[in-house]
Amino acid sequence: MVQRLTDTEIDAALKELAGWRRVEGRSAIARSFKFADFNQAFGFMARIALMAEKLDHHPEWSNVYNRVEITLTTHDAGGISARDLKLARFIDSL
Ligand SMILES: C[C@H](O)[C@H](O)[C@H]1CNC2=NC(N)=NC(=O)C2=N1
Repeated sequence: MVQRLTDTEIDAALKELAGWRRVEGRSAIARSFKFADFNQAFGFMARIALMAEKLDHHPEWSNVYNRVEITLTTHDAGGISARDLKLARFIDSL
């Protein structure tokens, strides 16, 4: 069973995950992305989708044209876990 991280651990991790923020009122992190067009945005999502399947860890997300909103949390842990940080780091590497 994956462990949820403590507030201190999350705050420390967010210092190196620039652009990610904690979601008000729930234990999750989120980041907004904006691309040149839909093609760029959807290509980005496709790459994340392949990694999400590999990790068995899936984002909550939405897309409107060139914008992608991503929220990460670990349902199995009832909060933010190391899996969310791993996926966030992968997303930032794209
Ligand atoms: C049954 C399945 O392995 C689980 O539901 C996985 C799938 N993807 C998941 N994704 C996320 N973000 N959190 C989870 O707890 C989670 N659990």
